[in-house]
Amino acid sequence: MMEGVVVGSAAVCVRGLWKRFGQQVAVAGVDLELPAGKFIGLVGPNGAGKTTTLSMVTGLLRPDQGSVEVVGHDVWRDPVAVKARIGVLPEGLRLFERLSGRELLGYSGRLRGLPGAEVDKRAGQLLDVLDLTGAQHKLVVDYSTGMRKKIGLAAALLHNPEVLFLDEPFEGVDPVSAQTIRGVLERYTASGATVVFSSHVMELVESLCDWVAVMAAGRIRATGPLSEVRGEHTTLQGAFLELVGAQGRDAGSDLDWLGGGAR
Ligand SMILES: Nc1ncnc2c1ncn2[C@@H]1O[C@H](COP(=O)(O)OP(=O)(O)OP(=O)(O)O)[C@@H](O)[C@H]1O
Repeated sequence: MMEGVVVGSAAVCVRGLWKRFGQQVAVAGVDLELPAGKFIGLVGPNGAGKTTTLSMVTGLLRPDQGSVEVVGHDVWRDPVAVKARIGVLPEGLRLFERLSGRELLGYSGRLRGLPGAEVDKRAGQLLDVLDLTGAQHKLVVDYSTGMRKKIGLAAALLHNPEVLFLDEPFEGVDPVSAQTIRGVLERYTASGATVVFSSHVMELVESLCDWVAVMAAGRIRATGPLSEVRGEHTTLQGAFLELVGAQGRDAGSDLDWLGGGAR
Protein backbone atom coordinates (compact mmCIF):
# COMPACT_ATOMS: atom_id res chain seq x y z
CA MET A 1 0.00 0.00 0.00
CA MET A 2 1.27 3.47 -0.87
CA GLU A 3 2.26 5.77 1.91
CA GLY A 4 -0.25 8.56 2.42
CA VAL A 5 -3.01 6.98 0.33
CA VAL A 6 -6.16 6.32 2.30
CA VAL A 7 -8.23 3.81 0.39
CA GLY A 8 -11.88 4.82 0.35
CA SER A 9 -11.06 8.55 0.34
CA ALA A 10 -11.26 10.71 -2.78
CA ALA A 11 -8.21 11.06 -5.01
CA VAL A 12 -9.93 13.84 -6.93
CA CYS A 13 -12.80 16.04 -5.80
CA VAL A 14 -14.24 18.49 -8.33
CA ARG A 15 -17.00 20.98 -7.44
CA GLY A 16 -18.96 23.20 -9.84
CA LEU A 17 -16.27 23.37 -12.52
CA TRP A 18 -16.89 25.64 -15.52
CA LYS A 19 -14.82 26.64 -18.53
CA ARG A 20 -15.85 28.76 -21.51
CA PHE A 21 -13.84 29.58 -24.58
CA GLY A 22 -15.64 32.65 -25.97
CA GLN A 23 -19.17 31.47 -26.81
CA GLN A 24 -18.20 27.80 -26.48
CA VAL A 25 -18.97 26.23 -23.10
CA ALA A 26 -16.44 23.41 -22.82
CA VAL A 27 -17.15 22.36 -19.23
CA ALA A 28 -20.58 23.15 -17.81
CA GLY A 29 -20.69 22.63 -14.06
CA VAL A 30 -18.84 19.39 -13.42
CA ASP A 31 -19.04 17.74 -9.99
CA LEU A 32 -16.94 14.64 -9.67
CA GLU A 33 -15.56 12.53 -6.87
CA LEU A 34 -12.99 9.93 -7.94
CA PRO A 35 -12.00 7.34 -5.33
CA ALA A 36 -8.35 6.64 -4.48
CA GLY A 37 -6.74 3.37 -5.48
CA LYS A 38 -8.88 2.83 -8.59
CA PHE A 39 -8.30 2.59 -12.30
CA ILE A 40 -10.64 5.30 -13.57
CA GLY A 41 -11.76 5.93 -17.13
CA LEU A 42 -13.10 9.30 -18.26
CA VAL A 43 -15.02 8.63 -21.46
CA GLY A 44 -17.01 10.83 -23.80
CA PRO A 45 -17.46 11.68 -27.47
CA ASN A 46 -15.22 14.15 -29.34
CA GLY A 47 -15.54 17.60 -27.87
CA ALA A 48 -17.21 16.36 -24.65
CA GLY A 49 -14.80 18.38 -22.49
CA LYS A 50 -12.50 15.59 -21.26
CA THR A 51 -9.21 17.30 -22.09
CA THR A 52 -10.44 20.64 -20.74
CA THR A 53 -11.53 18.94 -17.49
CA LEU A 54 -8.24 17.04 -17.09
CA SER A 55 -6.28 20.23 -17.82
CA MET A 56 -8.13 22.07 -15.05
CA VAL A 57 -7.79 19.15 -12.64
CA THR A 58 -4.02 18.97 -13.17
CA GLY A 59 -3.37 22.70 -12.84
CA LEU A 60 -2.66 23.33 -16.52
CA LEU A 61 -5.74 25.46 -17.22
CA ARG A 62 -7.44 27.87 -14.84
CA PRO A 63 -11.19 27.23 -14.37
CA ASP A 64 -13.69 30.07 -14.79
CA GLN A 65 -15.49 28.78 -11.73
CA GLY A 66 -15.34 25.87 -9.31
CA SER A 67 -12.75 24.07 -7.24
CA VAL A 68 -10.56 21.00 -7.59
CA GLU A 69 -8.87 19.04 -4.83
CA VAL A 70 -6.36 16.28 -5.52
CA VAL A 71 -5.48 14.02 -2.58
CA GLY A 72 -6.88 16.67 -0.24
CA HIS A 73 -4.97 19.66 -1.66
CA ASP A 74 -6.57 22.51 -3.60
CA VAL A 75 -5.07 22.54 -7.09
CA TRP A 76 -5.23 26.29 -7.52
CA ARG A 77 -4.46 27.40 -3.96
CA ASP A 78 -1.74 24.85 -3.27
CA PRO A 79 -0.33 23.96 -6.71
CA VAL A 80 3.13 22.89 -5.53
CA ALA A 81 1.73 20.30 -3.10
CA VAL A 82 -0.52 18.92 -5.83
CA LYS A 83 2.14 18.85 -8.53
CA ALA A 84 4.50 16.93 -6.24
CA ARG A 85 1.86 14.21 -5.85
CA ILE A 86 0.67 13.79 -9.42
CA GLY A 87 2.04 12.59 -12.74
CA VAL A 88 0.56 13.87 -16.00
CA LEU A 89 0.67 12.63 -19.56
CA PRO A 90 -1.15 15.46 -21.33
CA GLU A 91 -2.70 15.49 -24.77
CA GLY A 92 -0.27 16.76 -27.42
CA LEU A 93 2.61 16.11 -25.09
CA ARG A 94 5.53 18.50 -25.58
CA LEU A 95 8.88 16.95 -24.92
CA PHE A 96 12.42 18.27 -25.07
CA GLU A 97 13.11 17.01 -28.57
CA ARG A 98 16.86 17.52 -28.49
CA LEU A 99 17.40 15.32 -25.46
CA SER A 100 17.72 11.57 -25.70
CA GLY A 101 15.10 9.47 -23.92
CA ARG A 102 17.56 8.74 -21.14
CA GLU A 103 18.50 12.42 -20.77
CA LEU A 104 14.84 13.40 -20.68
CA LEU A 105 14.24 11.06 -17.75
CA GLY A 106 17.40 12.32 -16.02
CA TYR A 107 16.15 15.88 -16.39
CA SER A 108 12.61 15.05 -15.19
CA GLY A 109 13.94 13.20 -12.16
CA ARG A 110 16.23 16.07 -11.16
CA LEU A 111 13.37 18.55 -11.60
CA ARG A 112 11.37 16.40 -9.21
CA GLY A 113 14.19 16.66 -6.66
CA LEU A 114 15.21 13.01 -6.73
CA PRO A 115 18.87 12.14 -5.99
CA GLY A 116 20.94 11.38 -9.11
CA ALA A 117 21.59 7.72 -8.28
CA GLU A 118 17.89 7.11 -7.68
CA VAL A 119 16.96 8.82 -10.95
CA ASP A 120 19.47 6.61 -12.80
CA LYS A 121 18.12 3.46 -11.19
CA ARG A 122 14.47 4.25 -11.83
CA ALA A 123 15.12 5.53 -15.36
CA GLY A 124 16.98 2.32 -16.25
CA GLN A 125 14.15 0.18 -14.90
CA LEU A 126 11.41 2.18 -16.61
CA LEU A 127 13.26 2.15 -19.95
CA ASP A 128 13.65 -1.59 -19.61
CA VAL A 129 10.02 -2.33 -18.69
CA LEU A 130 8.73 -0.04 -21.44
CA ASP A 131 11.03 -1.66 -23.98
CA LEU A 132 12.92 1.57 -24.69
CA THR A 133 16.41 0.52 -23.59
CA GLY A 134 17.54 0.09 -27.21
CA ALA A 135 16.37 3.63 -28.02
CA GLN A 136 17.50 5.33 -24.82
CA HIS A 137 20.30 7.30 -26.53
CA LYS A 138 18.21 8.29 -29.54
CA LEU A 139 16.94 11.89 -29.60
CA VAL A 140 13.28 12.22 -28.67
CA VAL A 141 12.67 14.07 -31.96
CA ASP A 142 13.38 10.75 -33.72
CA TYR A 143 10.94 8.74 -31.56
CA SER A 144 7.75 7.30 -33.07
CA THR A 145 4.30 8.28 -31.70
CA GLY A 146 4.14 5.19 -29.49
CA MET A 147 7.69 5.69 -28.22
CA ARG A 148 6.83 9.28 -27.32
CA LYS A 149 3.83 8.08 -25.30
CA LYS A 150 6.02 5.57 -23.51
CA ILE A 151 8.82 8.03 -22.66
CA GLY A 152 6.16 10.53 -21.55
CA LEU A 153 4.64 7.87 -19.32
CA ALA A 154 8.07 7.03 -17.87
CA ALA A 155 8.65 10.73 -17.08
CA ALA A 156 5.21 10.94 -15.45
CA LEU A 157 5.90 7.88 -13.27
CA LEU A 158 9.51 8.54 -12.29
CA HIS A 159 8.70 10.30 -8.99
CA ASN A 160 6.16 7.62 -8.04
CA PRO A 161 3.11 9.92 -7.91
CA GLU A 162 -0.04 9.16 -5.91
CA VAL A 163 -2.30 9.97 -8.84
CA LEU A 164 -1.50 9.61 -12.52
CA PHE A 165 -3.52 11.51 -15.16
CA LEU A 166 -3.30 10.27 -18.73
CA ASP A 167 -5.01 11.92 -21.69
CA GLU A 168 -5.55 9.25 -24.38
CA PRO A 169 -2.50 7.19 -23.34
CA PHE A 170 -3.16 4.43 -25.88
CA GLU A 171 -3.74 6.60 -28.95
CA GLY A 172 -1.19 5.77 -31.66
CA VAL A 173 0.26 2.93 -29.60
CA ASP A 174 0.69 -0.54 -31.17
CA PRO A 175 -0.92 -3.56 -29.45
CA VAL A 176 2.37 -4.84 -28.03
CA SER A 177 3.26 -1.45 -26.51
CA ALA A 178 -0.35 -1.06 -25.32
CA GLN A 179 0.00 -4.35 -23.46
CA THR A 180 3.26 -3.15 -21.90
CA ILE A 181 1.75 0.16 -20.80
CA ARG A 182 -1.22 -1.70 -19.42
CA GLY A 183 1.01 -3.99 -17.36
CA VAL A 184 2.87 -1.02 -15.88
CA LEU A 185 -0.36 0.76 -14.99
CA GLU A 186 -1.92 -2.35 -13.44
CA ARG A 187 1.12 -2.83 -11.28
CA TYR A 188 0.98 0.83 -10.28
CA THR A 189 -2.69 0.75 -9.23
CA ALA A 190 -2.20 -2.55 -7.38
CA SER A 191 0.02 -0.58 -4.97
CA GLY A 192 -2.91 1.66 -4.03
CA ALA A 193 -2.18 4.49 -6.48
CA THR A 194 -4.87 6.02 -8.71
CA VAL A 195 -4.94 6.25 -12.51
CA VAL A 196 -7.34 8.61 -14.26
CA PHE A 197 -7.31 8.34 -18.03
CA SER A 198 -9.42 9.60 -20.88
CA SER A 199 -10.30 7.45 -23.85
CA HIS A 200 -12.80 6.88 -26.62
CA VAL A 201 -12.05 3.16 -26.77
CA MET A 202 -14.82 1.51 -24.77
CA GLU A 203 -13.42 -2.03 -24.92
CA LEU A 204 -10.19 -0.75 -23.42
CA VAL A 205 -11.94 1.16 -20.66
CA GLU A 206 -14.15 -1.83 -19.95
CA SER A 207 -11.22 -4.21 -19.64
CA LEU A 208 -9.00 -1.87 -17.59
CA CYS A 209 -11.19 0.29 -15.38
CA ASP A 210 -13.04 -0.43 -12.18
CA TRP A 211 -14.57 3.06 -12.11
CA VAL A 212 -15.96 5.12 -14.99
CA ALA A 213 -17.14 8.70 -15.57
CA VAL A 214 -19.11 9.41 -18.74
CA MET A 215 -18.99 12.96 -20.05
CA ALA A 216 -20.96 14.60 -22.86
CA ALA A 217 -21.44 18.25 -23.82
CA GLY A 218 -19.43 19.50 -20.86
CA ARG A 219 -21.35 17.57 -18.21
CA ILE A 220 -20.99 14.31 -16.33
CA ARG A 221 -23.74 11.94 -17.46
CA ALA A 222 -22.89 9.02 -15.19
CA THR A 223 -20.18 8.06 -12.74
CA GLY A 224 -19.54 5.06 -10.54
CA PRO A 225 -18.23 1.50 -10.56
CA LEU A 226 -18.05 0.04 -14.08
CA SER A 227 -20.85 -2.47 -13.43
CA GLU A 228 -23.17 0.29 -12.17
CA VAL A 229 -22.56 2.56 -15.16
CA ARG A 230 -22.98 -0.38 -17.57
CA GLY A 231 -26.31 -1.19 -15.88
CA GLU A 232 -28.57 -3.45 -17.95
CA HIS A 233 -26.36 -3.23 -21.01
CA THR A 234 -24.06 -6.11 -21.90
CA THR A 235 -21.27 -3.73 -22.89
CA LEU A 236 -20.09 -0.31 -21.79
CA GLN A 237 -20.44 0.75 -25.43
CA GLY A 238 -24.22 0.16 -25.22
CA ALA A 239 -24.55 2.16 -22.01
CA PHE A 240 -22.32 4.90 -23.42
CA LEU A 241 -24.37 5.30 -26.62
CA GLU A 242 -27.55 5.60 -24.59
CA LEU A 243 -26.03 8.03 -22.09
CA VAL A 244 -24.67 10.37 -24.75
CA GLY A 245 -27.87 10.11 -26.76
CA ALA A 246 -26.29 8.55 -29.85
CA GLN A 247 -28.33 5.35 -29.93
CA GLY A 248 -30.36 4.81 -33.05
CA ARG A 249 -28.57 7.60 -34.90
CA ASP A 250 -28.77 6.66 -38.54
CA ALA A 251 -25.13 6.74 -39.62
CA GLY A 252 -24.77 8.25 -43.04
CA SER A 253 -28.42 8.20 -44.17
CA ASP A 254 -27.87 11.65 -45.75
CA LEU A 255 -24.84 10.51 -47.69
CA ASP A 256 -26.89 9.11 -50.55
CA TRP A 257 -24.08 9.97 -53.02
CA LEU A 258 -21.55 7.84 -51.14
CA GLY A 259 -21.14 4.40 -52.63
CA GLY A 260 -17.94 4.27 -54.66
CA GLY A 261 -18.15 0.49 -54.85
CA ALA A 262 -21.47 0.61 -56.73
CA ARG A 263 -20.34 2.92 -59.56
N1 LIG B 1 -8.38 26.43 -26.38
C1 LIG B 1 -9.61 26.33 -26.86
N2 LIG B 1 -10.20 27.35 -27.50
C2 LIG B 1 -11.47 27.27 -27.96
N3 LIG B 1 -12.25 26.18 -27.80
C3 LIG B 1 -11.72 25.14 -27.17
C4 LIG B 1 -10.37 25.15 -26.67
N4 LIG B 1 -10.13 23.94 -26.07
C5 LIG B 1 -11.26 23.23 -26.20
N5 LIG B 1 -12.21 23.93 -26.84
C6 LIG B 1 -13.59 23.49 -27.14
O1 LIG B 1 -14.14 22.95 -25.96
C7 LIG B 1 -14.89 21.78 -26.23
C8 LIG B 1 -14.33 20.61 -25.41
O2 LIG B 1 -13.06 20.27 -25.93
P1 LIG B 1 -12.13 19.14 -25.28
O3 LIG B 1 -10.84 19.14 -26.04
O4 LIG B 1 -12.07 19.36 -23.82
O5 LIG B 1 -12.97 17.82 -25.59
P2 LIG B 1 -12.54 16.28 -25.52
O6 LIG B 1 -13.64 15.59 -24.82
O7 LIG B 1 -11.18 16.16 -24.95
O8 LIG B 1 -12.55 15.90 -27.06
P3 LIG B 1 -11.69 14.81 -27.91
O9 LIG B 1 -12.15 13.49 -27.44
O10 LIG B 1 -12.10 15.10 -29.31
O11 LIG B 1 -10.24 15.09 -27.63
C9 LIG B 1 -14.84 21.57 -27.74
O12 LIG B 1 -16.00 22.14 -28.30
C10 LIG B 1 -13.61 22.36 -28.17
O13 LIG B 1 -13.75 22.85 -29.47
